[in-house]
Parts: sequence; C-alpha cells; structure tokens
Amino acid sequence: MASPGNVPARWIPISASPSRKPHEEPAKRVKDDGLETESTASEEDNTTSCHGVGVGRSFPFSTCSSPPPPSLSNPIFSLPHTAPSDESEVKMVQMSQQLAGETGYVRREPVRLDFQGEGDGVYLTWKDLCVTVSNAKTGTRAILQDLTGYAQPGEVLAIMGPSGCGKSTLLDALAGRLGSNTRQSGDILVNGRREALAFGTSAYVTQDDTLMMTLTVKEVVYYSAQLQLPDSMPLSEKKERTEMTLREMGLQDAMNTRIGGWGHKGISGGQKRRVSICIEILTRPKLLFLDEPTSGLDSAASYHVMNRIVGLARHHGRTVIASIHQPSSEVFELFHNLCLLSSGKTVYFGPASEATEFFAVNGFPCPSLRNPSDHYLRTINKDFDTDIEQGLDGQKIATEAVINILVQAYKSSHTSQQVNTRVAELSKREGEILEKGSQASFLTQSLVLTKRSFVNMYRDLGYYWLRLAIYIALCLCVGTIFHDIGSSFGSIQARGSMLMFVAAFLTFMAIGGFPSFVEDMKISSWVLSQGLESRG
Ligand SMILES: Nc1ncnc2c1ncn2[C@@H]1O[C@H](COP(=O)(O)OP(=O)(O)OP(=O)(O)O)[C@@H](O)[C@H]1O
Repeated sequence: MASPGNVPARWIPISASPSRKPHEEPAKRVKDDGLETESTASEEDNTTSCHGVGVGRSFPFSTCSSPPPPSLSNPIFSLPHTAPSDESEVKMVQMSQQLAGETGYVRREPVRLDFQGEGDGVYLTWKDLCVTVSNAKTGTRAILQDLTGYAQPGEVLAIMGPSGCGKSTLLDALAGRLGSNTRQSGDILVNGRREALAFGTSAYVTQDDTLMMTLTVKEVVYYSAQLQLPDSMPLSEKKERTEMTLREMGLQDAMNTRIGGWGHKGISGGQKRRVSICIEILTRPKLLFLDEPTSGLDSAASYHVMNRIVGLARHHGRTVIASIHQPSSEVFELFHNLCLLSSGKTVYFGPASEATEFFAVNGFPCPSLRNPSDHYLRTINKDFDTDIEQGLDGQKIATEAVINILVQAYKSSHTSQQVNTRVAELSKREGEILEKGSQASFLTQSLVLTKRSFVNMYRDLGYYWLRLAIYIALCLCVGTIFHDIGSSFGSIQARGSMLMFVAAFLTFMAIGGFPSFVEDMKISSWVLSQGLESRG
C-alpha cells in the first residue's frame, strides 16, 4: 500500500513501515521487563490477505471488508457514547470497533511501586482546570480546557503532547506560577487543601537553564546547597550531598568543568539540563515539577536521568510531574501515569502502560516496531495537517477529527471515570499540611552570594581583568599627558579637562559591566520565579 505522493500515512501502521513485512516475527516475544506480550507483527502477517498487503488492519482508510467486529475484550476503553458528527467520524468509529477485536493488544502490567507509605507525601489533584490567556489583539484564548487528574507519591506522571499543546502551562498552573496575563479556573488541591506550595515542599526545573557561566559544575551545585540547605547541616554534609547528587545525575566526570557560555565553551546542553535538575533535587522536595528534563540528552542519558528521577519517586515517596517531548520506549516504560494533551484537551489520562490499548481500541493501533510515544504524538499532532490530510483512498481526513474522537472516547471511558473517582477520593482526604522547609539564614545567604559574586567577577575576563588593564593604561596615558602641567592659569583649565575626561571614561567603562549585570538579573529573576526569594 503506497502513500499518496511522498506523504507518509501516519495512522496506517502497516504502510508506515513496509520494510517490516518480509520479516517473520515469532508469535510471542519477551519484553525487557520480563512480561510476555503477543507480537502484533505476527498478527499483521495473518491479515495480509486483504489486497495482499495487510490492509485488513489499516484503519481508517481501508476499504476492504473485514469480519464483523467481535465484542470489545476490554471494557475500560469504551467508544464514545456521543454520536459522531460527520460521515468520516462515523466511519472511523465503525472501523475502530473492528480493530478492537483484531489488534489483540495485550495490556502491560502497570509499573509496581516500592513506596508503601499511604499517608506521607504530596497528593496533588486538579479538577476542571481551565487556563485562558488575554491578549489585546487576539482577545481571550483557552490554553487548557477542563483538565482533571492527579499525581501521587511514589509515582511519576508524564505530560506529553505536541509542541504548544499546553504542557508547560499545565505544569505552571499546578505549581502556581502562571503569568499575570492568564486566568485560571477549577480546583487544584494539595493533600485535599487549597494551599500555595511553600519553599522546600516543591521544586520546579524550568525549560531554560539559568546558570553562572564562570563557575564549575560542582561550585554551582555547592553554592546552591549552601543557600538552600539549613545552617544546622554541617558544610561537610552539604558537600557530600552535592557530590552524591552530581553522581546521581551522571556528572562525576564534569564536576570541575566550567558551565561556559558564549565565548567560552563549557559543558554541553544536556549536562546543563542535568545540573539544573541537581540544583532542584538537592533539598529532596516532596513534589517535583520537571519541564522537559531530557531535552538535549541522548537516549542513554535520558534513560539514566529519568531512571534516577523515577527512583526518587519510587523509593522515597516523591511525587513527580514531568513534561516530556520524545521519550524512548525504555523511558516511556518508566512512567506510571500519562497525561496526553492536544490543544489543551485531555486525549488520555491514566496508566502509561494502558495508553497503547486505548489507542488501539479506538482505531489507532501502534505499529509493532514503533515507539508508542512517537505513535501517540504522530496521531494527535495537527500542526502539519496540510501535508498529510490526504488519506490513502483519496479521502480528506483532518487530524482534528481524530483528536475529537479520542477526546470523546476518553471522556466516556472507564479510565476517565476511575480518574474522576480517584480525584474525588483524594480531594476528600485531608493529608499532612506541608510545612515550609528550613534553609540558610539571611547572613549565610549574604555571605555565600557575596563570595559567589566575587568568584564570578574574578573569573570573568571582560568584567574584571580586562577593565583593570584598561584602567592601568588610562592611568599611564593621563599621567604622561598631564605630567608636570605647572600651576599657571592654563594648567587649571588642563586639570578641569583631565577630570572631565576621567569621569566620562569611567562612566563609559561602567557600561562594560552590563552583560554581567544582565546575567545576574537573569539568575535573580529565575530565583524569584522559583518562589525562592529567600534563596538570594
Ligand atoms: N502567558 C502566556 N501568554 C500568551 N500565550 C501563552 C502564555 N502561556 C502560554 N501561552 C500559549 O499557550 C500555548 C501553550 O504553551 P505551552 O508553553 O504550555 O506549550 P508546550 O506544550 O509546553 O509547548 P512546548 O512543548 O513547545 O514547550 C502556546 O501557544 C503559547 O503561546
């Protein structure tokens, strides 16, 4: 089955990877996690009779007649109760019913948790969460629409979706960091209460890394440890925690490398990401928000970083919410729950291990050799619709319709009901009140920041040494020109000129400190945006 022109058929698993056809796959394969799953590839081979190339499963463009749909083997993902609005949607729903019986996807067992402390930790729930943004030109625009979900201790919730779907906005809303031009409605409860997240209870790793270029990796994290951890903790322990955290993030070899920036290459972008994560997990917060923690990392590093984060959640009962763009299948398997968004709407919220079945049952099975997360994103990304809206049978199909089907299917699914029930349960239970964590005293912070600032200036060639050289040169020039000018009336004028020149020169030179000032301002505003004013 060929795609029209050069356009890849995103929703057709078989045609999307024709090279798989000649290969015979065993009927069963054992996955890395030890669970035995049925191979969908072998099923594909059994369905090749229709038009010769397996279109029997190639929903939604297939026109071949398939056997009547068997009843759904799994009632969890029921199809939408609402009537589809147009013909193509009706066709999709019918075909999806066929697929429900044909795909034979076996649900993976959800990831088991080591963490057993029911009472501890942070239970975060949100119900009917909407966020709108007002703009003088475009008016009011909805960014998030009626989102309901939860995050609980010991688990990692992954927020996924196409770029611009609202992942960061959801994280910001949950962390209470939305911008002033946004409006939020709905309930966000922390342990059943409406409360702001205080210092030490939560941490937020932002998308951008704001680090001092002149410091080494170890210094950045160590200064941060001195600012964030309480005075009662001995310095040796702070140093130990710094090194341990750096090792956890695989940065032991880069400890003494400078962060670097323009003009001076230091650590890589992926390493900067890991340094940012280190800074935030130093205090061992109970609730951790991560905005694209693996961007810039290679697949092995992504796996190790996420594995450590999952370990933090699992073994220490932390609640972790991470937005993530393109996890590898190994990384994806680490997640407990998945929140899949498209244009601010929930396409799926539930166990990550069951998302494949949700897509399969609703007509969009994941090809056997494709990473599930890639499949989800390809299915619901409508940004490039003009390129791919031509279906295989010449039918125009918009991704918008696919998204609507999945959104409706999710709303009427058993999973959605379970999520609502769980949210209601968690909202009622009043857990522990989160207490503000202790941190370094004002005096310690002032001393540490002053020291850090001096180290920064001392190492910044342009800021300190270059200017020192220019000042020495100025002194020599001025001294030579105005040497022995005497005490006549003319010399008074010459002295006035000299003072004017020196004052103008110093003012001019002060402008040279602006780049460093801007860097400092960036770091300060980042610290403020973290809600950690007292960190300095
Ligand atoms: N404060 C704001 N003012 C105006 N528009 C905003 C604001 N916050 C978010 N948006 C818009 O909302 C949409 C979602 O943004 P958001 O950053 O949440 O997306 P995202 O899914 O995190 O994207 P990416 O994966 O590319 O980072 C974007 O179109 C963005 O322009």
